[in-house]
Amino acid sequence: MAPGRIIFLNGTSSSGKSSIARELLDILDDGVFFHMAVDGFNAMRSKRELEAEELEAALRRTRMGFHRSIAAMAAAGNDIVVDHVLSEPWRLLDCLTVLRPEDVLFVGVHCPLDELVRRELARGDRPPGLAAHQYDRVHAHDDYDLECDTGAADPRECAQHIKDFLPRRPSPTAFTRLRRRHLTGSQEVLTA
Ligand SMILES: Nc1ncnc2c1ncn2[C@@H]1O[C@H](COP(=O)(O)OP(=O)(O)OP(=O)(O)O)[C@@H](O)[C@H]1O
Repeated sequence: MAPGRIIFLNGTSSSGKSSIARELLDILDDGVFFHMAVDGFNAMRSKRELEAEELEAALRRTRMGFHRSIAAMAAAGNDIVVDHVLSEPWRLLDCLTVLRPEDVLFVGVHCPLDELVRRELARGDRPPGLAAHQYDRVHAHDDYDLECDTGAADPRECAQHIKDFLPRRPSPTAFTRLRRRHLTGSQEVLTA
């Protein structure tokens, strides 16, 4: 069975990832795509109050499970749109370890900081300052297949750009380049 394609959207909170993912599912007509968002996995966790250390461990397991669920869905032949915030280096390293790099179209979702702050305030369902905290962290690896600026384009335009680019995705992919740069030989074996 051919593995599914993975369109991996990475950006800060409020950068517009979920909006683009929704548009992508509307317009992608070649294949059957699933939107997998880290928010959705966080929402599955029980609501019991946890001590800081326990919460930290649970969050890490949630994200590791999320990464492996994407890999499992794609391995079964499903096409995936991933919506994630790579604000800690280990999150990208883990994705590089468990996802097939040649199947990933890595998309940087950018937005100017003043617009992020405006959106965060307007939506009111995110802690103030979250996007600013993530701003310098999420794109630190500095390599993508494709980038979009949601300060300049609406979600439908970004989605259309990604759809048009998908059949022309480069080889090697950004994930392949990043694996070579960041993973040791033994880690690379995992998805070889
Ligand atoms: N291109 C855009 N132009 C203007 N507003 C946008 C754009 N994209 C998203 N928004 C608005 O910004 C807010 C956040 O969008 P969205 O939920 O898609 O972001 P997100 O990156 O998925 O955030 P989070 O990671 O916090 O879930 C929403 O109110 C949305 O309507």
